[in-house]
Amino acid sequence: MQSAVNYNPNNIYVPKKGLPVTIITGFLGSGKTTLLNHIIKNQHGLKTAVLVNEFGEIGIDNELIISSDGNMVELNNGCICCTINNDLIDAVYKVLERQEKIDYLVIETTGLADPLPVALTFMGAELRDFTRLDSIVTVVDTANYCLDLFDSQAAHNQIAYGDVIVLNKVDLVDKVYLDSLEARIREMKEGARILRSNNSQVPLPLILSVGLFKSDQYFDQREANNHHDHHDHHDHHDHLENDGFTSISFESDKPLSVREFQYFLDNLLPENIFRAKGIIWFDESPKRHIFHLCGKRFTLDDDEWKGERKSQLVLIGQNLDHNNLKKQLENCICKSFC
Ligand SMILES: Nc1nc2c(ncn2[C@@H]2O[C@H](COP(=O)(O)OP(=O)(O)OP(=O)(O)O)[C@@H](O)[C@H]2O)c(=O)[nH]1
Repeated sequence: MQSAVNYNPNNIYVPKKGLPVTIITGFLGSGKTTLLNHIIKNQHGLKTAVLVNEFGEIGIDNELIISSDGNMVELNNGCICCTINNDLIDAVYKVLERQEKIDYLVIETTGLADPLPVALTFMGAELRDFTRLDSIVTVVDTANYCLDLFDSQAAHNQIAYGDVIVLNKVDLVDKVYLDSLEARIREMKEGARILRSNNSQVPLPLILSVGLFKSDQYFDQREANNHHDHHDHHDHHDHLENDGFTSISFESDKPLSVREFQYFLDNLLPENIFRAKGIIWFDESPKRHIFHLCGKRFTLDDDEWKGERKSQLVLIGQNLDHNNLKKQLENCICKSFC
């Protein structure tokens, strides 16, 4: 396997130091899970382990990530945005300890996480001898690029620390806008490899095993972070949660009514919900429906049920009225099942 080996002068292939790791970051709904699925489908001949961190109590990504032989999905619902979070270290150890050899590790952070502490975790004493951070890939939703709006260090860092920046959803924007966005991003992150994509379909050799992560640029940051940790445990300093982002999880083993749900979307959904995703069982349909909302746009796709039918929905936004929204979603449950 080419990617994880070094060529030495004695003509012997020796493993490079550690498991190669790529971090996928990017704002809510930008196309990270779509990219992860693209990787899982197309990393032929490699055993790729996947760690996913989600914002929200119920893990919808669990349902959305394809899982095929040789790939492993480890869900970690804790917060990996903090350096001191041991869940990430434990999850990586679990991957390293697997009997079956894993060739590559891909980590998807939440859309609200600052990727820097995640990257720094791989340079800490626990992991640096066993892993090798290959690249940070940032997915940008070009149709909903609103960094100015969020005015957040975490959203800024997602771009600033991206070794590869994927301008995704090019089908939804015109070329002139795309060119201006690319110029802006280039200013924020000089020298980044910038790719454009539809449905995160980027050539994998341009994002994986690229060796673009340069650890020496981060040593100062690590020092700063270590210093910070000693003084202030569990301060999610640049965390977007601080900007009022919260999530609401809704789950039911009963079907929803299409009409009620449509009414909820058309009339009740507040402007400050930025992202929603879910698996929905509608009384009127034998299909499993996958719901996504990113910014103002929503999609509802058909799929087949494999396990038990159920409805699961996560709403993410700023300053949400949790009780009211939960009540409104309860009202969408098909009346004959109540
Ligand atoms: N039109 C269009 N939709 C896309 C594209 N890429 C992804 N999507 C859709 O955007 C929605 C969100 O995609 P995800 O891959 O779930 O985004 P994410 O970044 O993982 O989302 P979070 O984990 O919630 O932050 C889904 O409905 C995707 O099908 C694209 O290039 N064009």
